[in-house]
Amino acid sequence: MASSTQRRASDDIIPVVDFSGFLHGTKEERSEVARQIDDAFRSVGFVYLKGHGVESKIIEDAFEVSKEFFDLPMETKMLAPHPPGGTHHRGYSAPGVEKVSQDVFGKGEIAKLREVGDLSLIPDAKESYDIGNPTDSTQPNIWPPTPPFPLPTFRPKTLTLFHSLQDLTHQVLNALSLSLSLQDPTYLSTTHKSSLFQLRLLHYPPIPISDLQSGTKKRITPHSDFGTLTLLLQDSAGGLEIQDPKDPTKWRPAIPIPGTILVNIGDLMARWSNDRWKSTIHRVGVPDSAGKTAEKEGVLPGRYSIPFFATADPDTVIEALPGCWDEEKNPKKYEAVTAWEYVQMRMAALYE
Ligand SMILES: O=C(O)CCC(=O)C(=O)O
Ligand SMILES: [Fe+2]
Repeated sequence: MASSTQRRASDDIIPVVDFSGFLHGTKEERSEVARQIDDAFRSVGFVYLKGHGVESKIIEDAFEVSKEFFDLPMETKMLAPHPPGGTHHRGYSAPGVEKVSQDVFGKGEIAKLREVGDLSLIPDAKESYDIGNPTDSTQPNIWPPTPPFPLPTFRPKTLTLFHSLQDLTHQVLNALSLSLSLQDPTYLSTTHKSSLFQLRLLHYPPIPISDLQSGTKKRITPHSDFGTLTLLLQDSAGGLEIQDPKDPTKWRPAIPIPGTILVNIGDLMARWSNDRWKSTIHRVGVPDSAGKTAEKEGVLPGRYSIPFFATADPDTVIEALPGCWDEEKNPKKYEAVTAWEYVQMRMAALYE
């Protein structure tokens, strides 16, 4: 495992894998990289990819326009509002608008919040802007009208990143197909052919550390991701942590490592792999480094991140993949569902 000078050995549970060997290597090198990624997803559910092939300029440009966007006055950002409800995930959501979306909260807690009438009472101290594939007619993008929207490069720059991360997602899916020796080495990529993915610009505004430490506010509450794979770009602020699958009482920092993209397994892929690959709980809070500095009593600077959520095409049948089960020792744990049915099940559980 490669390591960075900023990483502490004891916390160092997310492997770094050089993906260039998969993109450009020999057959043997491709297999070896696929094996390393499989290994990381089996043990931790997360992996840092370096040598991922996404141009750094494309990433820098996206962070730049993201910052320019969130710096705009609220009324300008509200030119592209995220529609209410949970079915059309596009456009701008102001801080505190997004509701708790996880069953990690006990039913009792959710019920209590319902009594007071509003799940959004658990504040998430973040604002976001969601972008989908321009070919996705079920959830059309919501762009602010130009004029008066003052950022002409916002759309091209974010869409360029969308397409680069889309390509990388398909390559990671190919690596996973290879790791399972699937008969069709493009099988997983083919089940994502519509690329109904979601690029999310996230901004966590500056916040008093005491608010996070007392729990009155959260940057992002503990959750697992919903879909198949998530790719994550983060700035240098830090604060992302993952629950240690070997010791759930421990949170391990997923620090920003320059030049890498963090990739993790979502719930749908965990189910599809019969839990061979882990969908690991993660959260964003106070970075480790802040506890040791003068910032402790003060205000945590803002943070920007860009997750990219992948999911399978709605008609895909999600049933234990070959290589992830056997009749005797490791039977199928879950009944077959389509990706569409799975989303409906998750939604129903949320609103039951
Ligand atoms: O902002 C981050 O680093 C993580 C975001 C995340 O986990 C999510 O949006 O699902
Ligand atoms: Fe997440």
